[in-house]
Amino acid sequence: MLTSVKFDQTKAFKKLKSHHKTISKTTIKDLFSEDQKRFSKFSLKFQDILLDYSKNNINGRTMVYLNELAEECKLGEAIEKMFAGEGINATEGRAVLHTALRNRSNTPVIVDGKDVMPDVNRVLAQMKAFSESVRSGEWKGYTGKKITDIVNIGIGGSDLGPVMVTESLKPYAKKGLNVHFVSNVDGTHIAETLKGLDPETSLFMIASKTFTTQETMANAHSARNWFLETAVDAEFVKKHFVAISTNAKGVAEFGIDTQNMFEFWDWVGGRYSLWSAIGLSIACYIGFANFEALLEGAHQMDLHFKNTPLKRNAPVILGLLGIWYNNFFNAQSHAILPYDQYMHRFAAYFQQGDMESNGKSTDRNGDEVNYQTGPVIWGEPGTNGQHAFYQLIHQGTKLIPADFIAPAVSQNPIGEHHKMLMSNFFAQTEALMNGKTKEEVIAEFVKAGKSQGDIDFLTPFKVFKGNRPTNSILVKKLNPKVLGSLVAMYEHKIFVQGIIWNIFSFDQWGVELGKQLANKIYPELQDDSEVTSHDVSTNNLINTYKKWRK
Ligand SMILES: O=P(O)(O)OC[C@H]1O[C@@H](O)[C@@H](O)[C@@H](O)[C@@H]1O
Repeated sequence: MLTSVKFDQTKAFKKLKSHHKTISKTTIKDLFSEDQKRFSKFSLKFQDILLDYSKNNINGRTMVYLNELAEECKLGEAIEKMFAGEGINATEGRAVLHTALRNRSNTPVIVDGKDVMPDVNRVLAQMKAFSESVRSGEWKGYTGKKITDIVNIGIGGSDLGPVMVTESLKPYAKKGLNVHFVSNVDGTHIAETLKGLDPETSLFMIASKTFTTQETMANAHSARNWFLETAVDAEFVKKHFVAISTNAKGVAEFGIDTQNMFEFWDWVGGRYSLWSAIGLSIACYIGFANFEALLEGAHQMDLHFKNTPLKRNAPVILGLLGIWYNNFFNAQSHAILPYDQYMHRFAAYFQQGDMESNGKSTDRNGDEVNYQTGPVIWGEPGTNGQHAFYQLIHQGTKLIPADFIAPAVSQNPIGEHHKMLMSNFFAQTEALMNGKTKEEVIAEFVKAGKSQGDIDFLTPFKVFKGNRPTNSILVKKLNPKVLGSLVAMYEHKIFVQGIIWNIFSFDQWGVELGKQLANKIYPELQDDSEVTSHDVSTNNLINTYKKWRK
């Protein structure tokens, strides 16, 4: 069991509250001029990752108090409990062991008296053999052709991880083997995906922890119908459908050979499952050795998280900084801004990872919290974001702490592109911190020969207050190992915050209500009779839909 500590009643919380008043009177820019050693104090290198968190509204004292907060909230103890396989996901009665999936040291991890590592290694070996046979062409479709297209059918945690990783690591993909992802129950998703595919050379991976999720089951059945339109014989389903699930019974009922079922376990949360068999599409696409490198990178970050003192611990620092803005500066959201086109789904991935984990308002005692918990996570790759929403980050009324992520080495070193991209990456955090003063604006106008009238009118609009906090995460190159470390770093950041906010980060009861109501409404949509069982708004929406669909 995790120790429950009332976050807002800790001594450190009170210290941070009054410290916030002091630090609010200064700016990040001033903090830099006061302390020449700021970069070395507030940055750290982890292998090929440089985390620079010096452009934040913090000084040495802030970090001391934040660390005291972590200690008072028993973060160290919680980290140990997670790695040790204790049932810290108490509301579901489960351990939280995505770290065991990438435990490359292979040290025993005991759950309910049993070491889980032999099972983890068995499934990894199965994934290796399967991915190698698909990639080599040894695995044949029902007409003897090799597989050219993999379609992963899953949603939420059974979709977003493989989507994000296969996109991020596209340069490592095998030529001639494509991956597709179908998640939405909107028939358009499967229809558009199937349009370009040949049933003889397509392999469907039905990825669902529960194997009951409505969207996934609907898409899986439609895919099977499409396949059988050509293949006819249901026996051939075995050669073109595999399953990734914890539900062997459901898989067999669907007609998938349980030989081709890749197992995982209830101690793997959906949004932490890309390291499990859910990563099968990744292993096929980038090859098993690269998948292992991804696991290795995550494992290295796990070891760092587990063994490094809190004040030099990257996920802990990121988590604490997030709390600093969320609970003391009242920031409502956090932006993740990768300057790497391949990482275009990274923010979307952590939208689920973070918001499904920490979007909670009941603390671990069952009491309603009276402080803010998880922020809204959002973001798009730079430089596209710059031409869209950065205006608001620079000059809007909301404080938006942001992580800027970029690789030093481009996978596509064409002409001057990467230097241009990187100049934007560096410029943005500098601009967000420094802003532009009235004096600077006027000086620029004068130099450009503007009239006094124009200067008087335009100056207020051109001033940037600055003092916008950012983290810069510079990586050497976005390879599988580095990506593994990055993802694990963010996962652990979420853990840190959940512990300190005293909430349960590994359940997701909030997604249930909508599912339940949809299941109630679905039968009501079967005929054209008028619906009266809901509130007037819902009744009218349903009845108009019924009228219009005719
Ligand atoms: O993998 P399955 O069981 O299909 O679940 C898919 C997704 O369902 C949602 O409702 C959430 O609970 C997610 O965390 C989960 O990843």
